[in-house]
Amino acid sequence: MNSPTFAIPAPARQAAILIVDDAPASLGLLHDLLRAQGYRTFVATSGERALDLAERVQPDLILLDVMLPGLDGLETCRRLKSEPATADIPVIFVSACSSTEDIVAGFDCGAADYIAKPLRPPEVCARVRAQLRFRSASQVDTHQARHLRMIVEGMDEGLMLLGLDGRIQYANPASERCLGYSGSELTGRQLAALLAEPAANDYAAFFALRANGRGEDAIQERCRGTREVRLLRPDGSVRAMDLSLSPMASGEHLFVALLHDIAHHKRSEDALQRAALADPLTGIANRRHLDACLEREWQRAMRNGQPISLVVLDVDHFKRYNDLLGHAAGDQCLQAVASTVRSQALRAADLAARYGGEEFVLLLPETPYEGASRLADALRADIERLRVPHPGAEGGYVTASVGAATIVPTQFDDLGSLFVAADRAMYEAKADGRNRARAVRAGYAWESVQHALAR
Ligand SMILES: Nc1nc2c(ncn2[C@@H]2O[C@H](COP(=O)(O)OP(=O)(O)OP(=O)(O)O)[C@@H](O)[C@H]2O)c(=O)[nH]1
Repeated sequence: MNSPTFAIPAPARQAAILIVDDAPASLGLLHDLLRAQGYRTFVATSGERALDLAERVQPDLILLDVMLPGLDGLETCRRLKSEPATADIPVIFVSACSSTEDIVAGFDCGAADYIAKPLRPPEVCARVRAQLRFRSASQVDTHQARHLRMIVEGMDEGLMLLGLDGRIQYANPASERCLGYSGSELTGRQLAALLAEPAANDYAAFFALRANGRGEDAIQERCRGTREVRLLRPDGSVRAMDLSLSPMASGEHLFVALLHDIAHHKRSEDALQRAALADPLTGIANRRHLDACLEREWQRAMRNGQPISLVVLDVDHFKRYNDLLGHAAGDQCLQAVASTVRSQALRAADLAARYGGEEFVLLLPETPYEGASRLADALRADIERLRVPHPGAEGGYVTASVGAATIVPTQFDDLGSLFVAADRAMYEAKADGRNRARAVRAGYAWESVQHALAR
């Protein structure tokens, strides 16, 4: 990418030059010479007057005689350089004192050039032009630097400069906000010390290798470019951000680290993830979510030898309900049933899900047969208690049939058998007249015991 260029407005005026000399002859000569070149000129015959004029008219260049009454040229130059308002104005000494010591003394007090008298007009003009060119170039640099500083300080992205050892040398205000530290607290800190694992380890290893002039492909791979990291803030909070690390192009042995806030991406990603796992009509878990949790809990129950229960609920005569009251009323009814099912998912690991049309499931890890059986009946009673009018039902209200199955899974069981058992229990409840709850035990362990008892 090309480096940005900044348009500097061309000066609307010719360069202004302040001539400081107490000798009328050389003052007149310089004045006429520079006027003839098209410059605007100001004159002062003492150091004090020169300081005053320089501050007020801000000339682009000062031609300063060394030998002046009162404040001499060297002291005048020192004072000009010590005042912020005049420090950047280039000074050329013009003097008959042209020994090496004089010239060195002139440069040592801040002069940009030294012209020896007697004056040679073409040389004076060439030196004046050269200084004005330098000044204009340095003004462009200053202007660009100011622009860049404004951009870097106003950025929403955090920008930091790091040494080869991974220590922060500069942090812009956005990085201070991201990291929760002030700029001075950040300077000198290791970037890795501000990150949570596993990134902290990777970046520490990356910079340790860089400092030794080595690089390892795997670590380089993980640390160069953009990577999601978690920042450790001083208040103990953790903030996810994208971190981009790249070496400074100009071979200055610096790295540029950019911090990009991904909180809003994270929020929408989380929302998308939640949406993908939720049933859109009722807001409870969908079948996909239930299947994933069931698989996980099944494995856990098998490892720990714990029971796991599944409760299946099916709304009675729901087709009739829809036919008599319409699909929209049917949807509302399902929402009411869903929140009742959810209200029975009391423990953190319990999960209420809509499994299909008017079928709901409760997953109950670490729940034995007795608990599942009690809960199945409580759920049935809760639905009845909703007293949702159902013109096609015997009792006049919506009811549900509930089946529960409990298993202590072993390697001889498969997850589907738990579902089949709960479904069968639910259909038995339907067959027994609906608005019933049935609970069963299932699985190899239970069947083995039954078998042994029967013998
Ligand atoms: N309103 C509405 N109805 C649905 C939805 N999903 C499934 N259904 C309806 O639920 C009804 C289920 O009916 P069936 O499976 O025949 O069973 P039922 O009428 O409940 O009878 P039993 O289960 O034997 O008591 C069908 O009419 C489906 O159209 C839904 O999201 N909204």
